[in-house]
Amino acid sequence: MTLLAIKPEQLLTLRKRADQHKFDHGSVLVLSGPATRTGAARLAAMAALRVGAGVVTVGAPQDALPECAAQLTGIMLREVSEALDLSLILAEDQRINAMCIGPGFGLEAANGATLRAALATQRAVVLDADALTLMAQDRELFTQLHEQCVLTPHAGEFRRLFPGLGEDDVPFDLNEKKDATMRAADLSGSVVLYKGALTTIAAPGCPVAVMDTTSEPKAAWLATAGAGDVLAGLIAGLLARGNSPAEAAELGALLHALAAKLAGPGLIAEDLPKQIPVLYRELGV
Ligand SMILES: NC(=O)C1=CN([C@@H]2O[C@H](COP(=O)(O)OP(=O)(O)OC[C@H]3O[C@@H](n4cnc5c(N)ncnc54)[C@H](O)[C@@H]3O)[C@@H](O)[C@H]2O)[C@@H](O)CC1
Ligand SMILES: Nc1ncnc2c1ncn2[C@@H]1O[C@H](COP(=O)(O)OP(=O)(O)O)[C@@H](O)[C@H]1O
Repeated sequence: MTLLAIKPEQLLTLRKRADQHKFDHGSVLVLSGPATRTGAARLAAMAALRVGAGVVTVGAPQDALPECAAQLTGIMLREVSEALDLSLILAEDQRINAMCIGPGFGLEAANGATLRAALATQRAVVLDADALTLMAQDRELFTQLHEQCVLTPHAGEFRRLFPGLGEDDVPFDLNEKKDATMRAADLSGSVVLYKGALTTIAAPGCPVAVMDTTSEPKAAWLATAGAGDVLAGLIAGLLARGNSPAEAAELGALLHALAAKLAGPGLIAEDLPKQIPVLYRELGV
């Protein structure tokens, strides 16, 4: 496994000091989809909490609140049924400094409006899964992206969001993927993390970072439903903790791959957040 150029000092920033309280570690809001589709958001929220965000809240539509309440304990819950609910929460709680939108979110027009409201605040946000598909369907929404956004497409989402840049077929070599990622970052004005066994990360105008897990068979167990939702949550948690979008994406990709390596064969998405404490001990955090 080739690691990204993460400096040891960056890992030390993950420590929590005795003079800090929970809000010093940031507050994440993860938006969920409707009842029966809350799992992806809950996975992301758990990852954000495990990576060390001080407070994590799931915002869910009214019909999904009982399901979320039955599953969440350390994670808080608010109703977000429409764009106005989100705007009110974000206006009232300035401590929310990172969001995660997309996992299991939904593709209705109302979801697009909620996404637009989130982008309008210019706060840090990880955009994954359905948020990427919504932007592929509505190019005006795409134009609302800004430098505090981190986009985390898999190959299918990348192709839809950046037509002409993504891989049409395998083989797609690393240089092509790096070039496509760089161009996607420039086009969107955001950090782009293009997922896969070779994950490439670019910020506008910056060199591309590569997370190569092709020589680590255990990382291939990341090919499981929900692994990407966990990555989105890790990055949101790292944003909340004060990392820049590019740092959060790189650090998130590293912790995600190392957690997969620790969990090993048999890994399912739920296992990944549980590996974070083990990993932090190993890394001396
Ligand atoms: N536990 C859960 O509740 C889970 C919910 N999920 C949610 O399910 C919804 C659909 O997400 P999906 O990603 O399954 O579907 P998508 O709607 O993104 O479609 C996947 C399509 O993209 C193509 N594709 C090409 N390259 C791909 C790649 N590298 N990985 C995956 N697909 C690729 C596939 O052929 C497929 O047709 C999202 O809201 C997502 O967040 C998934 O994240 C899985 C786990
Ligand atoms: N063969 C593989 N080797 C290493 N990592 C992989 C492999 N397949 C998938 N991954 C990683 O697993 C995650 C899958 O995310 P994604 O495709 O969004 O799935 P989901 O939507 O089910 O969460 C990504 O971080 C991706 O880089």
